[in-house]
Amino acid sequence: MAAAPVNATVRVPGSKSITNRAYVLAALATGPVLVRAPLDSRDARLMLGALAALGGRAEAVADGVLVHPVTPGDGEEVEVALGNAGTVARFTPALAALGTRTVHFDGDPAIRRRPVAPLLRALVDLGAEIDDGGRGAPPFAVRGRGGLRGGPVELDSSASSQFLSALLLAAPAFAEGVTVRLVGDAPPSEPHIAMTLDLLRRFGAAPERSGREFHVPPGRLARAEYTVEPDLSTAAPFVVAPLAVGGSVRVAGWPEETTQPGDWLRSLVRELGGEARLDGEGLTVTGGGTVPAVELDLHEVGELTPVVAALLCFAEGPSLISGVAHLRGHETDRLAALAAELSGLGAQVTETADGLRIVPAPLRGGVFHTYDDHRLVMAGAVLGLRVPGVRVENPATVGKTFPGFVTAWESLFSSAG
Ligand SMILES: O=C(O)C1=C[C@@H](OP(=O)(O)O)[C@@H](O)[C@H](O)C1
Ligand SMILES: C=C(OP(=O)(O)O)C(=O)O
Repeated sequence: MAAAPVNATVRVPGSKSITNRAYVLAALATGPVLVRAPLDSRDARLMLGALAALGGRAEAVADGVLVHPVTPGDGEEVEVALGNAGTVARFTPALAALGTRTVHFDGDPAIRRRPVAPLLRALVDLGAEIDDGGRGAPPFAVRGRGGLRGGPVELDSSASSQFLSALLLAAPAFAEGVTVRLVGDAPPSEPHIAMTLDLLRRFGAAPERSGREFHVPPGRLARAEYTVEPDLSTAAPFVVAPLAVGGSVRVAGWPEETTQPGDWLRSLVRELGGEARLDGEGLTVTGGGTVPAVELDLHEVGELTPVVAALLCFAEGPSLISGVAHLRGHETDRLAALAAELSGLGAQVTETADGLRIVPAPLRGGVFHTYDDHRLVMAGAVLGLRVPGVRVENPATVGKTFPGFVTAWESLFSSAG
């Protein structure tokens, strides 16, 4: 792809994190919920598949998906396919404990390597019966006993914020609700925790937070309909494109207010010398094609790291990304993968204890391997903005969150805006 300036308007699909939270809360609600403009992707379908196994039902309707509550089973054994979806692997075991089925969880080889043990331990402390063969990882089985006591529990959520979100999302259905006291290092991805609290409130729950302690009382959830925002993390490669090659990109439908971590991109654009204007049309980013060197702590917005790391290969000097040791437990070991792939095409990228040091150097074309990781596809695409001959391996793996990514990306180079 050429290093010509871009000029385009793009639409990105619904937020994975909001869609899968809305599906879980809808499945726990007292009546059907219409989830409007949801993401339709591998992770979202896996969530609907999990809810179906748990006795729920979802119908495609004109402007979204109508989700019916999960129902108790009659002691049968079912399987939940996790794929490599962290949200499904972390959010659905608590739901299984509420039912009366024995639910077997397993997925892609990669999900067996992702952390889940602290969550399973907390669920057992709250009254769940779980058989993980001592592995602390999938495959594991949850033997539903028709409900969960809940109550106080300690949780180390430092490897993934999703452990905490999982307990909070299901807590209204626990007999005593939940009081989670965090132990260990701070969880990453604070905006995703705020998103969990926000969605709980919108479905009628009354979560409270005091520092490292979270309380969700038991209660009924209900909501007629909920509209999902566009996914601002999926938007990341489009947002950074004008910084890399100049020009202007508008992301349609960017919300005025949001808990999504991708909203941080607006401040990144400004820090890197670009302009970011938010109005009723969306977010319009304008850049000049130069990228200053920066030091960034991405602990709160870790899922943006692959795209940001690729962008920083074009910087005018060495950059440092810190705060993201937990990315070693994402879809793949993202720190190792980014160091290997960005270095493989000429940059000098090395792992630090909690991030990446990126020393720009002349880049060349070649294969950018993607390790079955959607965000590595997006990182490879960003590199290809300025480097002729970058061939992104298995781009279809981006279907985890954005099946139409390649077409949307190509529109950057053909659209008149
Ligand atoms: O709750 C969520 O929807 C997510 C939380 C984050 O997970 P970690 O805290 O494990 O990084 C994020 O990276 C992931 O893409 C989605
Ligand atoms: C970490 C991610 O996904 P998951 O929901 O599988 O944890 C991600 O999308 O960057």
